[in-house]
Amino acid sequence: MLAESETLDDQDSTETSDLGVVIKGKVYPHIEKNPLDEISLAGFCLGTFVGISSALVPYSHFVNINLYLIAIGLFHFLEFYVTARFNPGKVTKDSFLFNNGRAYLFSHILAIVEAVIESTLFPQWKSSFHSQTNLLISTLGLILLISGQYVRTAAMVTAGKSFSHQVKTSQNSDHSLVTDGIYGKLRHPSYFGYFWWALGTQLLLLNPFSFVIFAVVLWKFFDSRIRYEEIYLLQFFGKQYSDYSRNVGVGIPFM
Ligand SMILES: C[S@@+](CC[C@H](N)C(=O)[O-])C[C@H]1O[C@@H](n2cnc3c(N)ncnc32)[C@H](O)[C@@H]1O
Repeated sequence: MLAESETLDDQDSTETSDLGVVIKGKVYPHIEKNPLDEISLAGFCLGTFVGISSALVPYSHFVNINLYLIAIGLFHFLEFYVTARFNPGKVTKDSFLFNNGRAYLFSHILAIVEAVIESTLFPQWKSSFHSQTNLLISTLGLILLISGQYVRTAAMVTAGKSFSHQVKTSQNSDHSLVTDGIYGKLRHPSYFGYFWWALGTQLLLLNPFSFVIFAVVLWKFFDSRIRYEEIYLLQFFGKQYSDYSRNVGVGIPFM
């Protein structure tokens, strides 16, 4: 048990704000925005999902679907984990990005339905080993998926406290312009990473229809999101941001 003086010391140095809970100078997540029962259940469900998808690999007719499901599980895990680790003041149960909008849910259901239908109707055609072209496409998909995830995670780590899953329309005191690391090579690396990750999943699944839908929907989404986000970044950082945006590209075609 703590001595009375230690308890009082702790209370004296505890501060709660929108930027997390600060105890003795260290930032901790808001407990009320991170109910431990929900967080532990979400972690358990994600682990089970990835575990079952991996365990079923030897029994799968189309292993690429298992890899795709594992990639989705890892993506949602990393969204929460990296936020909790590098931006603890802003982590909430929503950081898992399970509620990522209807378009997100619909597009992944579409991808699974297409993959299942095509692999049932054309089991030989829907295989990485059917032809050199299939092998090339699915390998390219896997490379894009892994590199996309890497770039997105690197962006979240590099931006740290300046990263937020929602676009900020007013500037927090801990929000500074990030131009180093991966932000020195790409202007919106987390969007770049997600864009190529998602297209990679459809190449991996050898899904021609969903690939086109993903490309069009994601391109439109990120184009309008970047335009919107940059209105506020210009307000927050002025000339510093306009100089940065002139020199560093987005890395998504025609943006
Ligand atoms: C979901 S994060 C995405 C960040 C960035 N667009 C990317 O793709 O890596 C959105 C928040 O990041 C902030 N942001 C975007 N670029 C930034 C930068 N270079 N430095 C600091 N904050 C940035 C925006 O103000 C917004 O609130």
